[in-house]
Amino acid sequence: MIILIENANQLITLQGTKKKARIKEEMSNIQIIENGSVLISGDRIIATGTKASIRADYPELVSQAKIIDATGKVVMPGLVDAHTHLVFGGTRENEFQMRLNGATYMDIMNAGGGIHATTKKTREATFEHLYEKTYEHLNNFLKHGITTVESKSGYGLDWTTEEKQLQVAKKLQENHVVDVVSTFMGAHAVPAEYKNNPDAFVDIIINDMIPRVAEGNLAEFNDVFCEKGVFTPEQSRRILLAGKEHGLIPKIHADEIEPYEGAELAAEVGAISAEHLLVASDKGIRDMAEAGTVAVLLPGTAFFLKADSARGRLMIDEGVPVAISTDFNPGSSPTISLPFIMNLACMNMGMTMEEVLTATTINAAYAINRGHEIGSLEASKKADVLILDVENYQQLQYFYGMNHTHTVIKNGRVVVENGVLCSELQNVTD
Ligand SMILES: N=CN[C@@H](CCC(=O)O)C(=O)O
Ligand SMILES: [Zn+2]
Repeated sequence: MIILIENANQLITLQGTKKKARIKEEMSNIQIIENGSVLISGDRIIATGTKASIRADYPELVSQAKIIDATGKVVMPGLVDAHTHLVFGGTRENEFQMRLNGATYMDIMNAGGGIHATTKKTREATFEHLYEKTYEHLNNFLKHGITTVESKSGYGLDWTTEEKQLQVAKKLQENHVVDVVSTFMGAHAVPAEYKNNPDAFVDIIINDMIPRVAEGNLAEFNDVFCEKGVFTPEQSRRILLAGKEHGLIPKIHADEIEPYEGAELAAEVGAISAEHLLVASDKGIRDMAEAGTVAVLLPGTAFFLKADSARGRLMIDEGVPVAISTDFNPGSSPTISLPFIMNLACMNMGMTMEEVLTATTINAAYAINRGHEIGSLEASKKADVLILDVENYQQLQYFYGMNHTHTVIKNGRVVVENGVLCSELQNVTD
């Protein structure tokens, strides 16, 4: 199938020659073409340019193409959500109510709620139930313009359930049009069974779970919640290095609630990304800049936990490549609306609208090792394209809390048209 998108008010390509996540001023350079066109053949982008240049350079392909008229609209790469806890049982609105009444996130977790509550529900849920629920979540992501989603396990904390979560993600990667990129996060919490002997649980992750994840090819990344009362920096280091030995790329939930030298650890172990970073130290930020670690910032979590956001402005100024994600999960950030999170990044972290676009496309793609494939509209990259019903990219942030998605093209196929999902995605299929 050949598709030609034409007449875009603004075509935001995010093209760049550097094969790395963008830093500093590079994050502002979003590369806008007015009256822009994108030519697609099969699942790949053939070219981007002005209407005149594409018609002149590719007359044959253009003559066979289905034309999508983007008059009055903005065209950009499909959004990339680089941090989610996608597969889970149950919901936790009761805890939201408790937090509104003054309880803290960690109080609830230490009393057996939080991650432990979702672990119980996820252990009880059947594979089919989790699959169907997650399929719906992916549809919802797609309707908001997100075409690639990272998915962390970590609501099993035993092998049977961790594997169930990873297998659900794997089956969805095969069956659902949204790309699902898998992260093993057995070290998400210390399960109640090991409360008095957390090191024994760390040993199980290292000696049993990580080898099985690698052997079954069930994940690309290995993540750990390095936080006071969860996993110490030393335990986190052991887990991340063990994963590395098995080919799993380190990621880390770092310095979310209390400073714990998580950013420093990320740089030390060569993590591809450190995530949250609400209370990351100055040194940790400098270390990440030097190591090229992507900061995956989650301003929706800060908003929902009523905490101060990460120092996104400072991180960019210091040379850290920044990505922005939803952290979709049933406790600290139950939203799939990456566009709303983008607005929070502008409002609460001092990021510019251009930086936020970079942070949710090309830099998010680099945070999950996909920068060569997605995140910008460039010849030979995947044809993951978003058409927004706004006149310019500033309106995407200005008209906040709304879904402006008009059309989504995923792998060269129109999957959302006029805001509506294509019919074959509307029923869960295997
Ligand atoms: N902080 C740790 N993990 C998740 C929350 C998980 C949950 O509360 O269920 C996060 O990234 O916010
Ligand atoms: Zn998380």
